[in-house]
Amino acid sequence: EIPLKYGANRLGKRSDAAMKKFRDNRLGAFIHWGLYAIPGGEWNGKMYNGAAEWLKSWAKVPADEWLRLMDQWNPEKFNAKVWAKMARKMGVKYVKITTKHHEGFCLWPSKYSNYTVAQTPYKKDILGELVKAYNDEGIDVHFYFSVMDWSHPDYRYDIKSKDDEVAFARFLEFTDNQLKELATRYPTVKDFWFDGTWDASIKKNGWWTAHAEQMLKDLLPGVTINSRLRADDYGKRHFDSNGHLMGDYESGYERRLPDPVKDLKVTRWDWEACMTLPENQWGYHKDWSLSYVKTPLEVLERIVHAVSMGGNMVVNFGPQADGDFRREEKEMADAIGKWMQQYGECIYGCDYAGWDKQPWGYYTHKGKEVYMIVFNPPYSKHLVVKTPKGTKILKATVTNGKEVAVTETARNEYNVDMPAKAPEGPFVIKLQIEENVSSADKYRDALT
Ligand SMILES: C[C@@H]1N[C@@H](C(=O)NCc2ccccc2)[C@H](O)[C@@H]1O
Repeated sequence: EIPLKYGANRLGKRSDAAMKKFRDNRLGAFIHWGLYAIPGGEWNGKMYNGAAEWLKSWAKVPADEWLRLMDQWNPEKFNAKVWAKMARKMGVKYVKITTKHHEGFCLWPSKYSNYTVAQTPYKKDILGELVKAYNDEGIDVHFYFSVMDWSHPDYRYDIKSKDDEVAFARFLEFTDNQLKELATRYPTVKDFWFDGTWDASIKKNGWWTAHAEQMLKDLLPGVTINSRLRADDYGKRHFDSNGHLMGDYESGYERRLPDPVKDLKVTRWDWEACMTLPENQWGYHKDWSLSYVKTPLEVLERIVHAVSMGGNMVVNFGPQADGDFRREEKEMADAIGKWMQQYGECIYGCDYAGWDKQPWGYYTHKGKEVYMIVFNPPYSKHLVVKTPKGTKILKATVTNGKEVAVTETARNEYNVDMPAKAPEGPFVIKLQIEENVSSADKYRDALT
């Protein structure tokens, strides 16, 4: 292995209680809320179809002009308690909030910046209100933090001169100050999800990324940090030059998921995916007709797919400038919540089952049970299940407790019957299993 000063601090998954809670939570929500919600993808009468939170970039708006949007920041419909109730009804166990996105506007009254809620007509500490409201509903709060900051004169995309070096050193100190401020003002925060860390300037300062992780862990024992923050001695990101995951969980699955057959390597580490409802809108965009918007069923399948491969899924919401949510997002939260209410036991605290993927859907695993989440019921009315060597299925029950027949069809192969009255949408069959069963079987492999 290559000796590294700023590579992975640990091999393998974290096994402490805080990481177990992160993992067992499984389903989270993202909140992308900032000045970008005001223009909602439109600038000077022109609609841009790129990500709305990047509008400053698409429309080439100078920072001082963009930040004047602060004069209009006054979300009169904002009610943190209403947001927290919506999250609880959706069945999310944690919410990741954009404390500061690339634009540099802070949802908390940072004393290190003039671009914060304190300098807007709203004045109050939005982040503080949200942390309290979510925590009061038993929901963990995670902080999204963009290192890249378009409002700060010392930010650099690359380090090409001594001047760049001096300016960027000031910028990293500013960033440290904001991170310490967030960790001390909001000590119930459970995770920092770093973004905007892909530029050469960060890759050339791998030391700082290791320092930032350690600084937060010293301030908040148990806090989790995403892999996207980290760059090693050679600028390698997420995984160091020896191929070891840095940070506590892999965070590269943004608007994409690992293949359930070809990418089983991801089950070796913790990971968290995040997704948008349109093809690529995190912040509020006024025109969602510009790209395909996923249905609740398509969102649900992504949630189950992630958990079936030992990952978390974070579903994004981009609140309106007035502090209310658009109809599509309220309906999504409601639909997912209804399903989680009935079938959440196959998600919360569940992990990769290690069984061969079948066309009818996904497996998750918890304790002595394996869950079958059926998305594609077969014409045969039998769900084919292949168990690992030495594993037998003892019983199969649908969520309402009714048993369905299980017929052994070959060595480690079974037909699990579809319930007589197949539920309307995706449903769950719970399998009671027995492992490490050694029995001479009656099957004989063909001679070919
Ligand atoms: C979680 C997402 N990551 C941020 C991001 O910059 N992603 C890369 C990207 C680059 C260009 C256009 C859209 C997205 C997006 O703005 C979201 O915050």
